[in-house]
Amino acid sequence: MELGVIGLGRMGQIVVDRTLEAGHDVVAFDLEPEAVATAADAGAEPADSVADLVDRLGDDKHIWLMVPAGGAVDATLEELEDHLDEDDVVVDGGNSYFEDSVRRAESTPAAYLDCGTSGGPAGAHLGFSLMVGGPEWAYDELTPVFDAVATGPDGHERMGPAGSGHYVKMVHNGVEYALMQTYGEGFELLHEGRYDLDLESVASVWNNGAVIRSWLLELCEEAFREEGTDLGDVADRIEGGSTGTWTVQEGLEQEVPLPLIYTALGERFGSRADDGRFSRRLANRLRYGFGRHEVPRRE
Ligand SMILES: NC(=O)C1=CN([C@@H]2O[C@H](COP(=O)(O)OP(=O)(O)OC[C@H]3O[C@@H](n4cnc5c(N)ncnc54)[C@H](O)[C@@H]3O)[C@@H](O)[C@H]2O)C=CC1
Ligand SMILES: O=C(CO)[C@H](O)[C@H](O)COP(=O)(O)O
Repeated sequence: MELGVIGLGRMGQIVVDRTLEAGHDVVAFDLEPEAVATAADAGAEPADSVADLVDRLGDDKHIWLMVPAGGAVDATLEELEDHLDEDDVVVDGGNSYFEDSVRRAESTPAAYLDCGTSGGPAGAHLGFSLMVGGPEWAYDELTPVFDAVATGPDGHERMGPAGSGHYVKMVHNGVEYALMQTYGEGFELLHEGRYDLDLESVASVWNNGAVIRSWLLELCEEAFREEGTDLGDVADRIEGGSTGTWTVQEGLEQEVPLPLIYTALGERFGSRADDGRFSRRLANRLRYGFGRHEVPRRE
């Protein structure tokens, strides 16, 4: 199969690498020439514009967008519009708002798959978990690519119609916020509490058979190992927040109470006003662990 990939940052380059490794062909474009050169080094055919990428793809084009959510997706779709027809398939693998995906599915001439992607750059070697919304025939057609980018055939699933993939990913991120918050609170109590504990050891022993073992807890262990049990100079400031905000808004709209996710979101906003909370400093460092997001450091 031949795949066009637009957006070759932390996540897009992994889509390129895994698709190539599975024996498919890739044509790659990014606004940054250096990113295109990296993809070309990995074996992709480089393109110097969206139009050039489309020209290099054959009939029945398959194109994966991995650009930042929002304006970049609309701008790319606008450039693609005149080159697409109903036999083509566009996948948006970014963290787009699900209602934007419904709108885009209606206005894009090609079949449109909204694909929630979880696993982050740190999970590249395992493959991602992919939550896909959109027409069934397009999902079936792209299955060889999903098999390659995901952990394998079990790592992707069609959730339902347009928007459902990004809807499920939005809720996933809300859960992610709450889990980070609760690990943060537990470790904050251990850090401030009665015993002089080595938190890397605590995380390690919990990761070996405990009820609360998880990948996020492994990333806690990594954070304590790399930053020290007091998290060194990791700042009390958590960036991000859009996907959690959408989750809370949807909870309000559906009248489904989400007190933990709301609190975790509130902690993020609160972290930007003052300095000193241990739980927020851990969440800050964990976002590097799974997403390779920049870690704001204390002065
Ligand atoms: N980093 C993470 O842990 C995860 C990120 N995502 C989502 O995946 C998407 C990409 O994220 P990252 O790779 O982390 O971002 P990134 O910032 O590392 O890469 C984005 C790339 O897109 C390129 N780009 C921007 N606008 C473009 C345009 N109009 N045309 C072509 N290229 C363009 C940039 O030059 C950059 O190379 C985002 O929607 C993000 O929310 C999803 C799951 C996990
Ligand atoms: O989707 C992700 C992980 O699953 C990305 O890392 C995302 O950036 C996390 O959300 P936020 O930026 O709001 O922390």
